[in-house]
Amino acid sequence: MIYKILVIDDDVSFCSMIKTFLNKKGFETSGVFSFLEAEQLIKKQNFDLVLTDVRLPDSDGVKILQFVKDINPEIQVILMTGYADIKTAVNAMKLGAFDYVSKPINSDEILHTINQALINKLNIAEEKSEQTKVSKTSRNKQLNDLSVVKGKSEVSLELHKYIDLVAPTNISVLVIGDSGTGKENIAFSIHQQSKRASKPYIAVDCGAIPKELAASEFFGHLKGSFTGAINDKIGHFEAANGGTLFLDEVGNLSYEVQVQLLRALQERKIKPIGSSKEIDVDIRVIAATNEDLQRAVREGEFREDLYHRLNEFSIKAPRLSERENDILLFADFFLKQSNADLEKEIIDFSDEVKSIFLDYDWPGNLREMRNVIKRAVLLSSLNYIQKEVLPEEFFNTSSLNKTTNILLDTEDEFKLFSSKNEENTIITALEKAKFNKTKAAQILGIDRKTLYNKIKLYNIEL
Ligand SMILES: Nc1ncnc2c1ncn2[C@@H]1O[C@H](COP(=O)(O)OP(=O)(O)OP(=O)(O)O)[C@@H](O)[C@H]1O
Repeated sequence: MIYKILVIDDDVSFCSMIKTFLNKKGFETSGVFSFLEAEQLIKKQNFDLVLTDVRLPDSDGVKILQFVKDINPEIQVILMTGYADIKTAVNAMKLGAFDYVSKPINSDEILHTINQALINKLNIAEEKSEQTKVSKTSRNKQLNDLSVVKGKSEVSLELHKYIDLVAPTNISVLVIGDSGTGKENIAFSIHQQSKRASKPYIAVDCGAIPKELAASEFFGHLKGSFTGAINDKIGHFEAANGGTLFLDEVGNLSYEVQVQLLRALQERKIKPIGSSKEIDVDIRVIAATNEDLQRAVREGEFREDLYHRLNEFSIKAPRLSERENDILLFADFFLKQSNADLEKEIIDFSDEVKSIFLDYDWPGNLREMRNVIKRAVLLSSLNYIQKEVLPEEFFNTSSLNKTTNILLDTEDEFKLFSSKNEENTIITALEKAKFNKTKAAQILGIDRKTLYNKIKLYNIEL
């Protein structure tokens, strides 16, 4: 679906610049320079969203808002405002504007706000009509399309370049990255941008499947084929037929299941347990891991042939700390998401909190940020998030402590560099992290490069 946006601004070159930018992002746009022109066009055409300057030569953004909402309350309105007009923009939000963005406009911010407004429109449409014409899958697809922050940092641009490149093909993709870096999101984006987008996307958490049930989960079974098989069951392969199968935490599959999976992928056929009939399956596989699969292959824990079958192309999900220029964009996204979830209206983060966010290491990546912000929104009684509602680990002076403390729930604390037994500490952390160096570095609260140097220094064998 192509969304239609009307841009209203009396600055002709600015108006045409915004239009060009939005056209490039896949929106259909019209542009006008006054209230009168806008009035005529809105009466004639259906727009999904109106992006208007607060000050117009013959009127203002609030009038536009009222006019738009009278015609169709579902149309979303975003105001563009200079510093002097923020008060008007805030008032407009009380009257039903979705949001406002400050001039000079930041392209990522405006895109993000537009996407959020369109999600809001979809939600309103769905609430209004039980028989909405948008099917569940295509709605989810649209929602996901809109609810992703792409980011502007170098690593993010590169990430999306790879996604765009590989998505239209049928190549198997292995997404590698630390926990919470957005691997599943990347997998779904690839599916969405592929020719299989209208077909099923089935996500399987390989770590959650017991070995004994794996064959039935992946390939299905017939009623009565084993004790407990009280009904016929369609397996994930059949459910994903024509579409994409996402294998999350693929490193957790047992060796036997790896063999079964490889066979199904090579032969493109499956046989449900208890059935004598083979079923042809056409699926694209995307797998994700936060483990060092190459090491697992070397140590004989993961089959090399399956590894190569899954890893026709690999994509690295960057850590949040590597995406410095995106940190505030993500924070803003999670703030809006939490506002919507918790029915709150927090406007922004205080400058102090923003700078704390920029300095923090984010060992739990996007998932940690989402949780921290949701908690902060819940606890906040003010319009701006203040540092008092952030968890303790944000205020430990050294980044070593920060990272260690946040892992305390699941990991033991390591007092690195404060004692003589540094080498042992590193070895224990590596063992705990199953020799995943990224994870070991996280446990230790140091970066990967430092860990590599220490490994070299102590001649630790891996
Ligand atoms: N580009 C993005 N824009 C907005 N939110 C995102 C983006 N990527 C991930 N998220 C959010 O961050 C959280 C973690 O993402 P996701 O589950 O994809 O990470 P993951 O790497 O698969 O995690 P794990 O390794 O634990 O399985 C989710 O709440 C997800 O919605």
